[in-house]
Amino acid sequence: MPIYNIALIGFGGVNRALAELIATKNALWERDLGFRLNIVAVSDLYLGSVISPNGLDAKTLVEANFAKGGFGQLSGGRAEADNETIIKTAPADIIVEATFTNPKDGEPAVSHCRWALQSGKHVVTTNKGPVAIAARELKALAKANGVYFEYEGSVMSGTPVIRMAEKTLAGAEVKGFEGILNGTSNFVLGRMEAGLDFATAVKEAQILGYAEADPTADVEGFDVRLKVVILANELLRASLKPEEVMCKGISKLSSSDIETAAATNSRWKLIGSAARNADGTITGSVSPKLLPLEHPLAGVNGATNAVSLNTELLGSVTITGPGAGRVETAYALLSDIVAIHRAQTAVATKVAA
Ligand SMILES: NC(=O)C1=CN([C@@H]2O[C@H](COP(=O)(O)OP(=O)(O)OC[C@H]3O[C@@H](n4cnc5c(N)ncnc54)[C@H](OP(=O)(O)O)[C@@H]3O)[C@@H](O)[C@H]2O)C=CC1
Ligand SMILES: N[C@@H](CCO)C(=O)O
Repeated sequence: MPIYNIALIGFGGVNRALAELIATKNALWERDLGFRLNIVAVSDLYLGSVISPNGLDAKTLVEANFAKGGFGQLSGGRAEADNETIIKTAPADIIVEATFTNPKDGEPAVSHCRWALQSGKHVVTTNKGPVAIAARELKALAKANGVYFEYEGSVMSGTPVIRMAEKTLAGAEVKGFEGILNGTSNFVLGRMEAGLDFATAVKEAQILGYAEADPTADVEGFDVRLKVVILANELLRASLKPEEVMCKGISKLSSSDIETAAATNSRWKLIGSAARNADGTITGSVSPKLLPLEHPLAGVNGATNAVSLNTELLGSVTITGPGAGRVETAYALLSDIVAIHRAQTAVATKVAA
């Protein structure tokens, strides 16, 4: 039974939730999925870094209330983050990248992924930066090094939109999509409908673990823009760059805009979309839209996301589910590891046959 050694880069909401799952569910995964996970290293800007080739106790990592630099107290630990050393030298099979998403150039996460793949380690990530900005390079690096680069959680958290579209809908010919792709802004709009002011609603989204480290990315639409780029490039075979996608967020919507919408049986939603034009080019956009209540996306509430794929052979197919949340996003990482495990098992079976 395989045991995958993993190194966690970033130990905030998502990777901490993954450690919690490891602490409680390894026996279940061994039975149902055919593998266990073992954390051999962690590196985090606030807590520091630690390498333990035999494995760290996941429960201790989660429950010990480490202060700043606290990993320095552990055997093999240092008070400072040491991402490069850990990624390149820790005895990990898989690097789990969950540091902050940088919507401008994807760094430092692009470098984290590059170092890992060049060192022959698989990468699983929920970080949208490397996927939106450097997917082509990173996929090529993964291929050249015989490893996998997986990123289901980069769009719609643990809701399997990328794998569903690519695997289950293979051949259906996606021509475009439109959807609610940011949990924070959808949550904020709902709370404003309930009478809360914008700033308080954003604070709530931060407490619930939905918002980006800098929530400007959520409310100004930059997060959705990265997701539109990822989906367009994955599902429509586009080569979009973030700066090519028109982007407007929800920060200019006032309480009175929200009230006026309600009075006319409609609702504001932040919509990300992309479509193939008649000349074959692809256009993406992010913008708040006033939807009538009967519109299929108008009833999607809270941190839930939904995306309608416009396909040639099936017409419209809508996928809905959690779009943010710590455990929900940790599940995306697990689903990526399951995909790697299954791909490796299939290769091993073929070689043995
Ligand atoms: N939360 C969610 O619902 C979802 C999150 N994501 C993505 O997953 C990633 C992680 O999200 P989440 O856990 O919520 O974010 P958090 O901000 O809670 O955690 C990120 C952690 O990474 C640390 N960090 C930041 N930069 C570095 C660095 N250079 N080296 C080492 N550690 C670093 C941060 O430290 P410090 O706090 O000191 O800066 C923090 O502890 C983000 O890219 C996010 O966009 C994707 C889907 C859903
Ligand atoms: N901040 C993002 C996290 C998921 O990518 C959101 O609210 O949707």
